[in-house]
Amino acid sequence: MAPDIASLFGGSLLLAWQLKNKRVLIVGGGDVASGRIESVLVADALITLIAPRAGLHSLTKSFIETSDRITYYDRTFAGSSDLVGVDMVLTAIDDVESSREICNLCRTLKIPVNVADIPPSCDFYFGSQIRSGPLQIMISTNGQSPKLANIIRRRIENNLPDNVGEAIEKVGMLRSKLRERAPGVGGELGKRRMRWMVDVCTSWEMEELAMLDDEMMAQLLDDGWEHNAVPKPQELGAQSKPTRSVSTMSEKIPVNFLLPASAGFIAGAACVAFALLSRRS
Ligand SMILES: C[C@@]1(CC(=O)O)C2=NC(=C\c3[nH]c(c(CCC(=O)O)c3CC(=O)O)Cc3[nH]c(c(CC(=O)O)c3CCC(=O)O)/C=C3\N/C(=C\2)[C@@H](CCC(=O)O)[C@]3(C)CC(=O)O)/[C@H]1CCC(=O)O
Ligand SMILES: NC(=O)c1ccc[n+]([C@@H]2O[C@H](COP(=O)([O-])OP(=O)(O)OC[C@H]3O[C@@H](n4cnc5c(N)ncnc54)[C@H](O)[C@@H]3O)[C@@H](O)[C@H]2O)c1
Repeated sequence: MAPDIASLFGGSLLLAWQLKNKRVLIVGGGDVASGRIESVLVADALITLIAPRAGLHSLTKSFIETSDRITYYDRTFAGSSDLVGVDMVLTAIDDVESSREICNLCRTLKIPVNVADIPPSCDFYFGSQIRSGPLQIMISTNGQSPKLANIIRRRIENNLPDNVGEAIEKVGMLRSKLRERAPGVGGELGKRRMRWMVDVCTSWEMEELAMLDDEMMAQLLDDGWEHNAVPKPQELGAQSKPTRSVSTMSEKIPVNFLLPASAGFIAGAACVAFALLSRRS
């Protein structure tokens, strides 16, 4: 169906921004900054954090102590020298004038910036997040009602299948195995590969996809892909298994999903878990 072109205005571009090993500057160390750290760590970025130690939230302190991806400076923002080599800036400070100054510097230097709570100083907004393995859902009300975004998130969470993340992970593995077996980009083979993956995803239930293991994947490729067919899970000997659940940022997310397995992790994780439980909802 053709899009209703007249309705194409007033929104924002929704993307999954790849931040791996990019440099993100976070200014401020309070409650909001601790949420920003969590959001950026999960994307494997390198964080520079600038905030006086006296104002650090307990969760921010735990992140600094636990993650080797954070470089911390115990001071206030110093000006454009702090922006050298930075790919993205997030400010969460209780000083509106400084926030606006940082935003202006970023705009001059063309660095994307988010200033918590000052929409005109944001090149992008944060949203309410749901994560389950590779599944990432962001609820955005485009600045209209953050609290409603939070409420809608809970409703969506309650309606997701338990094993949705596992199903996506397994399909991702199957897709890579298929690409190893039938490599190349585009052409007739590419079209056949895509059609077969669509058939697998539409003819198997989510719970069935979540149960795929290495052996079943190999058999599915042998009996299915090689013969241009999609066998039923029962034909591959599928049996039901226990399932995993959905997590949200700042609430149920396992800390080892956010932080690299580095020295000092376990001690820090206990503090982080405590602070996560005590954060605002
Ligand atoms: C989603 C979430 C993500 C996050 O920040 O991580 C987020 N705000 C959250 C919570 C929240 N923020 C506020 C309240 C109080 C209740 C209320 O006002 O609703 C609550 C609710 C609470 O605390 O429970 C106050 C507030 N926020 C902004 C303003 C300024 C203004 O509107 O002008 C004011 C008023 C200040 C004042 O009145 O003085 C602005 C923004 N907040 C955004 C994101 C962006 C738009 C997102 C969207 O529209 O979807 C945007 C534009 C910029 C940005 O910050 O990126 C997170 C929920 C996460 C979760 O729980 O899942
Ligand atoms: N978007 C949202 O969801 C949301 C929700 C609540 C509050 N806010 C807003 O976000 C901002 C931060 O909120 P908070 O609760 O984290 O505040 P907070 O007071 O807990 O933390 C502020 C932090 O900024 C640091 N700081 C102040 N000036 C600084 C400077 N010049 N350089 C470096 N660090 C500096 C302080 O030391 C402290 O660590 C406030 O403006 C608040 O209104 C946003």
